[in-house]
Amino acid sequence: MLGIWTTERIRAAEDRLLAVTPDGELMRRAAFGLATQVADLLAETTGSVSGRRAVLLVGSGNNGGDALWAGAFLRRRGVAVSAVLLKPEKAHAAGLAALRRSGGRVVSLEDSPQWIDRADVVVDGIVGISAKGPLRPDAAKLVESVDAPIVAVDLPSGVDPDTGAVDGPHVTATRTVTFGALKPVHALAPQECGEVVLVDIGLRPSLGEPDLRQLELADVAAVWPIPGPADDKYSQGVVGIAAGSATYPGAAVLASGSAVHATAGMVRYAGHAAEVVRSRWPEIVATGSVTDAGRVQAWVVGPGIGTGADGRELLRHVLGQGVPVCADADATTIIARDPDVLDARDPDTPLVLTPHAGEYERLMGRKPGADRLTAAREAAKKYNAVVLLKGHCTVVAAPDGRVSVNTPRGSWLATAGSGDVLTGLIGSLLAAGLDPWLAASAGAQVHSLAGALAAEGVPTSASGIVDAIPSALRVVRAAGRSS
Ligand SMILES: NC(=O)C1=CN([C@@H]2O[C@H](COP(=O)(O)OP(=O)(O)OC[C@H]3O[C@@H](n4cnc5c(N)ncnc54)[C@H](O)[C@@H]3O)[C@@H](O)[C@H]2O)[C@@H](O)CC1
Ligand SMILES: Nc1ncnc2c1ncn2[C@@H]1O[C@H](COP(=O)(O)OP(=O)(O)O)[C@@H](O)[C@H]1O
Ligand SMILES: [K+]
Repeated sequence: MLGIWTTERIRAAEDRLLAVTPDGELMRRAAFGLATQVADLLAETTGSVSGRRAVLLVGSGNNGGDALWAGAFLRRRGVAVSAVLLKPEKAHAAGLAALRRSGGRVVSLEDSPQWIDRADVVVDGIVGISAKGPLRPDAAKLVESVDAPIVAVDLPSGVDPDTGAVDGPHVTATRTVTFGALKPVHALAPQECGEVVLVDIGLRPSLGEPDLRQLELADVAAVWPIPGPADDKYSQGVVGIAAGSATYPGAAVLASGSAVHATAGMVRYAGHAAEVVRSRWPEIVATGSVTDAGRVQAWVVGPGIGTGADGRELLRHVLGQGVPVCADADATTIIARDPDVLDARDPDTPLVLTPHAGEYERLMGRKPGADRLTAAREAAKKYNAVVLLKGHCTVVAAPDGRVSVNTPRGSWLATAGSGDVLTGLIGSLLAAGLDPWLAASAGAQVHSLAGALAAEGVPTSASGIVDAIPSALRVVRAAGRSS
C-alpha cells in the first residue's frame, strides 16, 4: 500500500530530518535524483543526453533551488542548461552559484522565448509544496510558451499540493519527480503530474503513519476472496442485490452480473427485474421481493429502485437485516431526504455509501468542492459510514479516519451504468467479510482496471466493464504472485 502525506506533515518531517543532516545535503539528494530523471527523459525522447538543451524555470524558493542544482548535475552530462529566473533577487543563492560554476547560463525573462523554443526539455522549478493558488501571470506566460516535455520538480506548479485542485494557469508535466514521500497532488491530479517518480531522500523514518493511502494491485490481490478446498457456494458469503425495477431492469442486470464475476459462491437477486436478471444470469437465485430472498451476508441496494415509498421501504428492510450494506444511487437520495431511514440500521453494522458529486450534495447540503479528501471524510463522520466519493479520482473515507484514493486509468468509467458495476463489486467483497473501507477501496481499483481493459483505448460500456472483470482479476492475481 502506498502512503501519502499532506504538505504539513512533510514539512514537519523535513524539519526533523534537516536538524540532523548536514546543510544542503537533502537538496543535493533531491537534485541528483531529479537530474537523473531529466537525463532519462532526454534519452527516451531524443535518443541522447549530451548536447541536448534544458531550460529551467526557477521560482523564488527551494523548489527553484532543486532545479538549479539539478541543472549543475546535468551540465556534467554535457547538457546545455539555461535558467530563467522569475525573481532573480530571490533565486536560491547556492543553487545559482553551482549552476554558474558548472557553465550553465542565466537568461532574462525577455530573452527566454528563444531558449524555451529550442529546449528539448523544460524543468518546472517554479513552486513546490509552499504553492498557493494558480500560477502568477509572469510564470503562466512562460509556461504557456513551452512545447517541450516538462519535468515538474516535486509537483506541477499551479496545482494545489494538498487537494490536486486546478483553478487557473498551471503546469501539465510529462513526468513529476517528487522527493521523500508522495503528496496528495500526486494521487489526485494524475493528468497534471504525468508519470510520478519518487526519489528517496531519507525522509520515510521521520514521517509516521500516512494521511492517505493508495492500494497497489498486490494489496488488492492480498484481500480478494479466492475459494479454498473447504469452500462451498455458501461459505464464501452470499450477496443480495436489491436493485432495478420493471421500468429500469438494466441497473439490476449490471450490479448482479458484476457480483457474479467478482467472487465465486452465490448471488441472490430480489426485485421487480427478477425475470430479466434470471434470463441474463441463470446462476442467480432471483425472487420478486427482499422479504423472501433468503439469507445473505451483505446487501447491495439502490440502483434503479426509485426514490418513492417502495424504494424507502426496501432500503429500510435491508438496513434492518444486521448484515453489511452497500447503498448506492436511489438509496443515497432516499437517505439524504429522510435520514431517519438509517434508524433501521444497527450502528455497528458496516454501511458503504457511494455518492457521485450530485448525490453528495444531497447528502451533505453542499457540493464536495475542491478538497475532496475533506469532503469524503466529513460525510463518513456524519453518516458513520464508509463513503466512496465518485469522480475522476475516487476517494474512500472511513469514519475512523482512513482514506484511500484510487487514481484512474483514463476516464473510460464515465459511462452510464458503470456505477452499478462498482456497487456489485463492493457488495460481493462485503459479503465475503472484508472490512468495508478495504472492500470499497479494492472494489474501486478492480472497477477502474476492468474499465481500462474493456476500453483498450476506445469507449466502452457498463456491460463491457462487467465482461472485463475476470481479466482484471487475472491481472490482480498475477500482481499478487509477483510481489
Ligand atoms: N525542505 C527541504 O529540506 C527540502 C525541500 N525541497 C524542495 O523545496 C520545496 C519547498 O520549498 P519552499 O518551501 O522554499 O517553497 P517553494 O519553492 O514551494 O515556493 C516558495 C515560493 O514560491 C512562490 N509562490 C507561491 N505560490 C506561487 C504561485 N502560485 N505561482 C508562482 N509562485 C508562487 C512564493 O512567493 C514563495 O516565495 C519542495 O517542494 C522541494 O522542491 C527539496 O529540496 C527536498 C528537501
Ligand atoms: N471522468 C471520469 N474519470 C474516471 N472515472 C469516472 C469519471 N466519471 C465517472 N467516473 C466513475 O464512473 C462511475 C460512475 O458512477 P455513477 O455516477 O454512479 O454512474 P451510473 O449511475 O451511470 O452508474 C464511478 O465509479 C465514477 O468514479
Ligand atoms: K514545481
